[in-house]
Amino acid sequence: MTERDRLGLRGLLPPRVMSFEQQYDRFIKSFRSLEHNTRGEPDTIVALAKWRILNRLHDRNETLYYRVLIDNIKDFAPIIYTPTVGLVCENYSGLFRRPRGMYFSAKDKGEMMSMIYNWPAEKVDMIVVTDGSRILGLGDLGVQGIGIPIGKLDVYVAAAGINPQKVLPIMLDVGTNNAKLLEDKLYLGLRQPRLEGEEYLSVVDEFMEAIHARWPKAVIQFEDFQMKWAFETLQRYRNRFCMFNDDVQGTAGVALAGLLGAVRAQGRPLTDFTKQKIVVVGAGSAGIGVLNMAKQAMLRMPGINRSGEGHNQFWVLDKDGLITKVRNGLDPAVARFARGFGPDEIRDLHEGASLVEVVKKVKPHVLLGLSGVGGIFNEEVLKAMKESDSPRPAIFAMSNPTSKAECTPEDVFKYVGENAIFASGSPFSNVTLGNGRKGYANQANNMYLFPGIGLGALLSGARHITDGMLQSAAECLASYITEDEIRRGIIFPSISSIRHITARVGAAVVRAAVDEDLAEGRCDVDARDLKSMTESDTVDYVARKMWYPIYSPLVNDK
Ligand SMILES: NC(=O)c1ccc[n+]([C@@H]2O[C@H](COP(=O)([O-])OP(=O)(O)OC[C@H]3O[C@@H](n4cnc5c(N)ncnc54)[C@H](O)[C@@H]3O)[C@@H](O)[C@H]2O)c1
Ligand SMILES: O=C(O)C[C@H](O)C(=O)O
Ligand SMILES: [Mg+2]
Repeated sequence: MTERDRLGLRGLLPPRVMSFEQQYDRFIKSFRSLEHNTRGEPDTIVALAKWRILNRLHDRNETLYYRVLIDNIKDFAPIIYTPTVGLVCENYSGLFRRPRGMYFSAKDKGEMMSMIYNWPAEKVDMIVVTDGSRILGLGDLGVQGIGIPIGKLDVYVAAAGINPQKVLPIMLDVGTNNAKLLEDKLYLGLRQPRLEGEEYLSVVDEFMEAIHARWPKAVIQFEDFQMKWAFETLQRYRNRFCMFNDDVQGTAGVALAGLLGAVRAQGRPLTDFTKQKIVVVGAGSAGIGVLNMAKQAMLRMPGINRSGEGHNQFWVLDKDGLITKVRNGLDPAVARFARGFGPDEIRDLHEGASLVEVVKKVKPHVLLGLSGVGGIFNEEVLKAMKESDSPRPAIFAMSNPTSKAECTPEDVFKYVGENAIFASGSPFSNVTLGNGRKGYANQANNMYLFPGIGLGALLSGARHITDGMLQSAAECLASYITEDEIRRGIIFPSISSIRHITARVGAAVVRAAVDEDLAEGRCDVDARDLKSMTESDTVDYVARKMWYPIYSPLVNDK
C-alpha cells in the first residue's frame, strides 16, 4: 500500500494485492489451459498462440516473463527460440503490434551517430544484430529477421542473467531480395533490393561506430548474416570491436564439443579425434566455421604436424556435391577443405559426388549437416551410415528450424541402428527403443555457448574476442558431460541446466582472457582481481553477476 500511495496508484488498481507467486501460478494456469484448448489444432496455430501469450507477458511484465522462462526453459525455449521463432519471423509483419529493439535502415545513413541516443536505456551490455539475410534455414526475411535478435537476447537473459534493461536487439535493414516480401502490402521493411559491396559495408561501418561511440564496452553478436557478409564483417571488426559471429564461431564450438563427445562414445581417447572421418554437408558460414575449428583442434593434438600437411579427415559437400580441388571459383575459405586426388585420398570419389556415394565410400564416423535442407539425410544415406567404420556412428542434423533438420532421430535409430549418436539444431523428443532403452535426441545448438561467450567477454572486459577464448568455451562445454552420460548416448547437457553451463562457459572465457593478458576487468572488479581468482572463484563470480528476476521494491518501506 505504501508503494501504491507513493506512486499515486491508490484507486487505480483492484484492492487485493497479488503476490509474485500468485501471478506466476495464474500465468502458468492460463498457459496450460491454452495448451488444452488448442489440442488437435494445426501445429503452426498452436505454436503461434503460445508465442503470443508469452509475448504479451513480455510486454506487460518483464520480471514475471523472465522468471517463467528461466523456470520452464525446456518448455518455453522452443517457443521463443527455434523452431517457433522461425515461424514468427516468417509472419512478423502480420504479427507486429509494437516494436522491440532498434531498426537501422539504409535510409538512416549519416544519422546513426545521433539516432543511437534515441534508445531510452542509459546502459547497454549485450547487442545482437542481424541484417535478416539468412534467417535460420529460411533464407532472406528482410526486416522480419528482427525476431532472431529478440529470441537470442531472451536466451541471454534466461541463460546468462544479462539484465533485460541492458540488452538491445538490432535490425540492420539494407533491403531484401525476397520478392514475395517486396510485394507484400504489410511488409514493414525497406522496399528495395539489398545493398551490395561498398554501399553495404558503409552502412555496417557507420552502425558499428555509432554503437562503439555510445557503449564502447558492449559485446556485439552478429547473427544470421549470409555467408559472404558473415565472414567479411568478422574479419573487418573482430580486432577493432568486442564482437563475434555466433553462426560461425558459436556453432563451431558446439559442434566441436559434439565431435569430441562422439569420440568418447566410441570408448576411444580424445587424441583419436585426428583419425575420425567426418563428412560435412553444407559449406556455408556455419559449416566452414565448424571445419576451421575442428581442423585447429586436430592440429593441436599429438602426432599431427603443425601445418596439417597431408592430413585431411574432412569430406565437404555443398549444393553441387563433393567439393574437390578441380572445382572452379571456390571461396578460399572453402578451398582449404576441397579434396585432392593424391595417394592418401579415396581415389574413386569424383568432383560433385553425391552424398550417398560419399558416405558409402568413406564410411565416415560422423555425418554432420549444416545445409538448411530438410530431410537430406534420407533412408538411403542413413542406411549407408550403418556401414560406418565407427561402432557408434554419429549423425548431427544441425539445420534449423525443425522443418530444415537433415533427418529425424526416429529415422536415425531405425536405419543406422540403436548404437547411433544423434544430435539436432532444433529440439526433438527422445525415441523409445527396444528393451525399454532410450535413443537420445541431443540438441546441438549454439545456445549452449553464445550466452557464456557473451557474458565471459563482458565480465573479462576484454576489448576483443580471441580464438583462445572461443576454444576455452568449447572445451568447457565438451568436458561438461560425464563418461556415464556419454556411454548412454548423451553428448549435450539438458537445456534445463543452461544457467549452470553458462556460468562455467563464461568463467572459462574469462580465464582465457586473463591468460592472454586481455582481461581489463569491469566495474569494481579490475584486471588484478580477475588474475587472482582461481577457476572456481571465477565460476562463483560469474554466477553472482547473473541477474535474477524478482520484484524489487520501488519505494522503501519506512
Ligand atoms: N545448430 C546450430 O547451432 C546452427 C548454427 C548455425 C546455423 N545452423 C543452421 O545451418 C544451416 C546453414 O546455415 P549457414 O549459415 O551455413 O547457411 P549458408 O547459406 O551459408 O550455407 C548453406 C550451405 O549448404 C549448402 N547446400 C544447400 N543445398 C545443399 C544440398 N542439397 N546438399 C548439400 N549442401 C547444400 C550450400 O551450398 C551452402 O554451402 C541453417 O539451417 C541454420 O539454421 C544451425
Ligand atoms: O538460431 C538458432 O537456433 C541456431 C543458429 O544460430 C541458426 O542460425 O540456426
Ligand atoms: Mg544463427
